[in-house]
Amino acid sequence: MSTTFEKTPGWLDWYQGPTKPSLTLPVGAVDAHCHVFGPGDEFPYAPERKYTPCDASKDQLFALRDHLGFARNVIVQATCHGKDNRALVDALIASNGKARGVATVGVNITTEEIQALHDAGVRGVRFNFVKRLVDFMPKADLEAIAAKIAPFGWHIVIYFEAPDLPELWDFFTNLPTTVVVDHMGRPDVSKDVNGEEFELFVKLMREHSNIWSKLSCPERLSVTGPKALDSETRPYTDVAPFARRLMELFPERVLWGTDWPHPNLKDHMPDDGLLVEYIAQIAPTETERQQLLVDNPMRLYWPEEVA
Ligand SMILES: O=C(O)c1cc(C(=O)O)oc(=O)c1
Repeated sequence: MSTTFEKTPGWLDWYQGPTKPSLTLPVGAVDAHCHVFGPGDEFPYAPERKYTPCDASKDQLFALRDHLGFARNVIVQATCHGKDNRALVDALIASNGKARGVATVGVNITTEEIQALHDAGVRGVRFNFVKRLVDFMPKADLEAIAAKIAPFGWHIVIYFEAPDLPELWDFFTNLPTTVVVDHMGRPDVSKDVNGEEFELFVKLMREHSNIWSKLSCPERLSVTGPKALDSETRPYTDVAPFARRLMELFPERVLWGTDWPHPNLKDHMPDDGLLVEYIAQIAPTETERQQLLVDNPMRLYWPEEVA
């Protein structure tokens, strides 16, 4: 563990010894949203970070991948590393082609630097609009970044909270690439799945065929639980209808990821094995799981392998 950095008070470390899921994942399944943290001694956390995590190394991520039955990872740059993508790039290279990445970059990034990230396996950039995680970049800078990465065939991952969607709508819908929304745009799941708030998100996807969504993070969104702990077989039943609705409406534009090592959870740390069981609630058929876990992420991250 890092000696240089002290974790944010109240930090919850990732779950040790996750159960082996009883749900068998399709061959070639991709965990399309996970992170590495440091280790801080090797890859220091960014000075501008809003939290200091526990370490969560690439080897620990790869061990989890194998244990849960995934074949590949998409590693998303965590905000605690800012625009310093070294830990991400190190993990991508060490994965031997089994991981691709989403980076965070600044407006001054050069074509050569984008090419170097591409060669390491990066296929997208992340734009973050969650105030507790980042200081916002000006929209003009984000548009300039979008224009620079688009020729590489990259996509843009956006992270925001549902109340902010109306104000961000025009910006999102004018982006020139495929756009992937993190965690279903963070709906308030105590509201109606067919109500005004989530309807706006459904409209965003319905009207814009370049917009995809990750059906991830029930553990962040759940209000009622039950939690993925203590042998629970149907965790996060309040979140499932939201993910289920997107799976049914947009089967070719949804992704799923563990979100390991689950930054900033305050309430509980899920057993990742039980989190995998949750997939059966949102994608009950084998055909759906094939789309969610294999066909869709492969088309986005490993297109050269898709016939
Ligand atoms: O909700 C969060 O706290 C969170 C944070 C990060 C990050 O710090 O990158 O990534 C996520 O996917 C979710």
